[in-house]
Amino acid sequence: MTHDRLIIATRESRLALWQAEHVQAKLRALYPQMSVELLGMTTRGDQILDRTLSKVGGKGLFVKELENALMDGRADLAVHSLKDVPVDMADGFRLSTILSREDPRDALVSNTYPNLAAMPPGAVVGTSSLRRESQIRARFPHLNVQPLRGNLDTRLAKLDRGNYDAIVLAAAGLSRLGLGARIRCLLEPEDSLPSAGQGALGIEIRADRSDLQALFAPLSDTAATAEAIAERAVSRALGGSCQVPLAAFAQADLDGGLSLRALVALPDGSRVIRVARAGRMDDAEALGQAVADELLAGGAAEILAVLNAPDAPDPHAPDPHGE
Ligand SMILES: NCc1[nH]cc(CCC(=O)O)c1CC(=O)O
Repeated sequence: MTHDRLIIATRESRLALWQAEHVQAKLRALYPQMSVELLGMTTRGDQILDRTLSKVGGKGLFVKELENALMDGRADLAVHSLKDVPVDMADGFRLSTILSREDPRDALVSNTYPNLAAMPPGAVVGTSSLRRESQIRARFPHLNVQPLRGNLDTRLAKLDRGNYDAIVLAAAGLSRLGLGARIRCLLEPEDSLPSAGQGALGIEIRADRSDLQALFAPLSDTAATAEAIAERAVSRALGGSCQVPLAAFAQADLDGGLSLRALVALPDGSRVIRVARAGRMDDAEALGQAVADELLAGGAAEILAVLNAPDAPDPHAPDPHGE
């Protein structure tokens, strides 16, 4: 099949537009004859910013409208921050391509403190990610972790207004928006193990568009793909709920090896179950599954049972934006 024209469906936040434009530029460079355009859309997730998104549909809310555009042919592909893509894709869709990964670490932004260790008892750290919250509480129990919502610019504005002493964000999002200078320090994986897919971009297509799969193949990054497969296998095996503090971080090496670290925690940081294992890039899914099994056997099953119980306390309305 030949392609004269490709349409990229995208949300209209600054981060989403940057990501779509990044893929647009790569496709234009690969296929100079082709017209590659963006179709900007507002999703339900963008509209409902003041309510508990996990209750009205979770991460899927941000992709539904884009998927409708793919389904009825208004667009050919959608570009996502991989960590926002649900581990189980909606029927009829698939991730075709995972692009090279930027810095996967979390970053501390503060107008006062150079790092978390320098913050005094009671200092306020903003994050709405249960994954970040539980790890900060475990390592720095004297800090006061408070919810923080909104897109990147909104969150930085709240910090600058003095509502927080520091906030934690993904380094990749900040650098994509030209805000890398605001990073005071990067959090090492020992202090804040990243979320599955953090820092990577994924292209979503309709499952029947194998023509596009082939067309995008040159954009695919082998290491990032293996890492994402392993990390997402952990999330999938553990239920992928955004009510559960869960981190999964894989690193491929040049010899085809793949190391994977993952953790499941209680939101208050009083329990953190950690597993690390090494495997092979070409067996990434199995490595993720093995790590998930080891987590479950090591105490994660109890944590999941507590957090997924029907009467579990809602920690503070976790925000898919928070990841
Ligand atoms: N839902 C928010 C979101 N989705 C992707 C990123 C950052 C970029 C990335 O991790 O790829 C962020 C912001 C954040 O977590 O601070």
